[in-house]
Amino acid sequence: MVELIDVKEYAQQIAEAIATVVKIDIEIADKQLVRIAGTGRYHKGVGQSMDRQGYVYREVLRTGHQFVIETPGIHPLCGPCKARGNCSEKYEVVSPINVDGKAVGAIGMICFTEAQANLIAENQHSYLIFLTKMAETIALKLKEQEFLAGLVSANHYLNSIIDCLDEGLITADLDGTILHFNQAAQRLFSANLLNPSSQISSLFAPQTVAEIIAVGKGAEEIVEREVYIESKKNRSHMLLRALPVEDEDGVKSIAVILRPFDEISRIVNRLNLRDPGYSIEDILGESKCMCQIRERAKVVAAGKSTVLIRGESGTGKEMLARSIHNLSPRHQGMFMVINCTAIPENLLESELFGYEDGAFTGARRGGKIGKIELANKGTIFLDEIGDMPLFLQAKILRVLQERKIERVGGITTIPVDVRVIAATHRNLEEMMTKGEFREDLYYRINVIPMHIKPLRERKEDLPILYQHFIEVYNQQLNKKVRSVSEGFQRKLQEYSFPGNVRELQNIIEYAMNLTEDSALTEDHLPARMTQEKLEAEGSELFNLERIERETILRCYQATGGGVKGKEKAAQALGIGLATLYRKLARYNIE
Ligand SMILES: Nc1ncnc2c1ncn2[C@@H]1O[C@H](COP(=O)(O)OP(=O)(O)OP(=O)(O)O)[C@@H](O)[C@H]1O
Repeated sequence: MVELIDVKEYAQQIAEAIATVVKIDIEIADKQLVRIAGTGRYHKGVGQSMDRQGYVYREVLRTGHQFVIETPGIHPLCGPCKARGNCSEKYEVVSPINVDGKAVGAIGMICFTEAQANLIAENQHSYLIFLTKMAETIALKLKEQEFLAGLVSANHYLNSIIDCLDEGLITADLDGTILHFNQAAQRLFSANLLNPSSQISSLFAPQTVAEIIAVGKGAEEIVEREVYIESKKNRSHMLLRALPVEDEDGVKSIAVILRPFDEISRIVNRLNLRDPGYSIEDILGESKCMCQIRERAKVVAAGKSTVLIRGESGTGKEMLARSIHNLSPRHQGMFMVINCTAIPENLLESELFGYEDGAFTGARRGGKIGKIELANKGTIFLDEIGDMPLFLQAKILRVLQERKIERVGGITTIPVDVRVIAATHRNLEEMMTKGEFREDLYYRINVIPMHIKPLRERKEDLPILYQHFIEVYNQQLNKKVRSVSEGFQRKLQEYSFPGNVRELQNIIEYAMNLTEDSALTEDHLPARMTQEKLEAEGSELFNLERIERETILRCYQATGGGVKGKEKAAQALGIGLATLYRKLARYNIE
């Protein structure tokens, strides 16, 4: 709140102006009865308290109304005054200085001669109006001061907010002269480059500057442009955005926003909805294999070496890779999944390595950052690495060996700090012998091998897994399943789970959708699980016969036929000659 004392110079000027014109002394006091301004014999007392003599002022401040005192020193108001009966003042007119209906001070005309007193008395009305107007002028000044103080404080507040931002913010006029910048921007550049009258051309490369200036002239805003900012201390990798700033008369300046590249990667990672934030403890299973995997994951997470996870589809390879990343010191960085099968071969290279402006027809303006670069300081998960084309295998090998990448169409190498976790269900050793997988890459990625067994080879994990999925779907489907029947358990134990844990999860989801009570039974299982057994039984029976027929046929052909050949065959097969004849007849072998 602005006080009268804050405009004391102005109040003194007003007092002197009035006194010069009307030839009567003026005295102005604030609401604490401190003399703020004064002329003539009161000039000396400016700044002093009027507490012991300003009884008329006190009254005006109390009531908020004008007061005219024709008999100073005698009037009842002057009762407590030390000059009572002996007052040198002859006549006094005092007006309140009202701001928003409240008296914040008072201004008075004080006559010390009879002539002055008579003059005011005769023209009292005019003098009162004049004094009121002067009081209003001072009140207006106070309001203006208050408004300015509000602006200054709002400006200060906005600046503090802008300074809180991690993003560097620079504004420039349409010619590129810098108008304003925040502390984050200040930290990025050397002080001699960034100051209130410098040019943006001293901060960025000529092409970037031209594009920024164009934004002010109606060109499209720059959404994301990578820039490197060199200062004496370091080199910062930033993403630049430039947009026009409009006021009511149109675009008057340009705002340039600079965000740390690493920070963006981290945010993308945090917001990546696909990231379920797995921890090692989420990998369920009591089998020896799963216990060992959890223990091993905890140890390998701390390092930087490449991990190769083998296992059939749906065994939890990606889950394991995410858990290793989340447990590792690089968990703040990105976990970037690249499914080498899912991305078309011709796009895989640019997806992985990014490309420069104009690298190929249809390439996006400004180029594109590749996934490996985005995963800087994080982990890259190369899923189905066995499906990676040979020419890219060579490039990935270079990343692993040199920790550098080159964008498509680029000429410079960019250092990257990524940990690679690869996964495959394919037989890489066999692929190597056929020349489909590079031997050198194989040894580079197979530094820490981890193998997740198929679910059919660790059936002891079934109960904990299905209990877990029942809980998940109780929540998701709002069910209250508490138990599973013996038949249900038996069928799960008998089933071979070609789709592994993913398939188990689907089976439980299916059953949970079917059930209406608190237990799951074999009736809730998908048909394929009951059929599989029958088919398996049928084919087993058939297989035995088929195998027997084929074995006898091969042996019979090998021994040359005829009586002698049949004797040799019976001997080799470990059966009697008669039995052989019977079987030859049964299997219709001539
Ligand atoms: N041990 C486990 N504990 C809990 N859930 C698991 C486990 N293993 C796998 N899952 C679940 O099974 C599903 C498949 O897992 P994930 O995608 O990691 O398998 P994958 O081996 O990478 O499969 P693909 O090779 O087909 O990509 C996921 O929903 C995962 O949560």
